[in-house]
Amino acid sequence: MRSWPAPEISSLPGAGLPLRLYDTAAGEVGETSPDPTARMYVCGITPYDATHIGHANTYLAFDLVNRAWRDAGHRVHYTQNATDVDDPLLERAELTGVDWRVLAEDQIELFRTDMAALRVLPPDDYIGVTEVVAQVAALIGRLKDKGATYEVDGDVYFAVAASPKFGAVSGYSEATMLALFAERGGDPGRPGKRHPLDWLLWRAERPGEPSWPSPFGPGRPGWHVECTSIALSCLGAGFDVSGGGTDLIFPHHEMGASEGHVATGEWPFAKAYVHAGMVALDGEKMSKSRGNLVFVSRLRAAHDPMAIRLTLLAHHYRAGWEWTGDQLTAATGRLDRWRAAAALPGGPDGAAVLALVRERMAADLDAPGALAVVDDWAGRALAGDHADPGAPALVRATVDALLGVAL
Ligand SMILES: Nc1ncnc2c1ncn2[C@@H]1O[C@H](COS(=O)(=O)NC(=O)[C@@H](N)CS)[C@@H](O)[C@H]1O
Ligand SMILES: [Zn+2]
Repeated sequence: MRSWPAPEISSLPGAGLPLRLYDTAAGEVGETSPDPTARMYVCGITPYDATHIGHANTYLAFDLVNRAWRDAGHRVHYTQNATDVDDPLLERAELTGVDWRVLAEDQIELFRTDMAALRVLPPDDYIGVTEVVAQVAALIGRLKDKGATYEVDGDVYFAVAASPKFGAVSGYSEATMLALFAERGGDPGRPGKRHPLDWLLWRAERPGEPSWPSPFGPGRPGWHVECTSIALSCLGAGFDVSGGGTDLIFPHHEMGASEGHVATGEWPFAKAYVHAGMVALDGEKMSKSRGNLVFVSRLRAAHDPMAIRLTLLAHHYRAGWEWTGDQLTAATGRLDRWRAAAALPGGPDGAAVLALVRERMAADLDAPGALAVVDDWAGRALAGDHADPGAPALVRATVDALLGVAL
């Protein structure tokens, strides 16, 4: 699938510091040490109810990773999927009387438009599951050849007992796993399974459901294996970052890592598992199932997308937080102040701003800290400190390249 147009990235003098990120599997911040081309897989949307602020918060986090790696001198190979066939999508299509393919296409186009407006750098590979079903089936075949699968009434399951590393990503207890698995699309109680945590790799065709041919009969892929297959085919095992919101830690990223490990024999599947915090509204996680959604496209009708971006940047990417309209008002004020300061004939030392913003972003993406650095510079510039005539241009370039905000 087509991704979206890439925004320009201002060039900056010098280079950024090695990026440090919190790795869920390690339970601590560690230094990413990518090759000259860093490799990142970020789970894409299930295309309905796009693009809500929760989605945007997560994709912005990995946009900051992308920008920090580029500033540190790396190229970035960025892969993202779209789960354009899956139970919740089919249910929504049924509910709204829209053909599921049309719903997916419309929502993916809205997502592209929102991402471009927020100046999120596009992935190099933007792949819909329906484009790669045969490839996914081939991966399931590899898992079958390794003896890691079995069938229940025609559906193909991954046997959790076949994965020596299961649990290494989340570190959750079995009780937590069982609860989250049931909540997030799993079927722990299905009769005929060997273990409650065994998960679906291939769902045999049901009447009225889309299906594709496969060596195990007509049907469609399970959720986790689609991402494993696309990450392996585009990036290869041992890629640098597997990204998503914290609700993907388990079962999605845990089970995907087990599939990748058993299929390739290599560990880790991803060197770091990086997760963005949940955005809430009225005390509840913003989610499709709850319907408490604030949409980027609606906000864009009345607000500068850069103010929306700054609202998100004001929170640390790992912090869960609550969306309130006054935050957007505050961000609009910040954007106006930054733009006024960047339009002045000079300001306080610009090189210091670049160095401090680089240091903040390399420290597990401390965007709030970076915003404070620019706030301080803008405040002093607007108060009449115009010592460095080159500062406004350098600050503008810094804010663009590292924070993605166009002044
Ligand atoms: N309220 C929220 N706050 C932060 N991130 C969220 C929120 N809701 C969803 N996300 C993140 O947005 C991304 C897309 O979510 S999604 O549309 O439900 N799609 C999926 O999770 C799958 N298609 C991944 S393969 C995921 O990384 C998810 O963790
Ligand atoms: Zn995924």
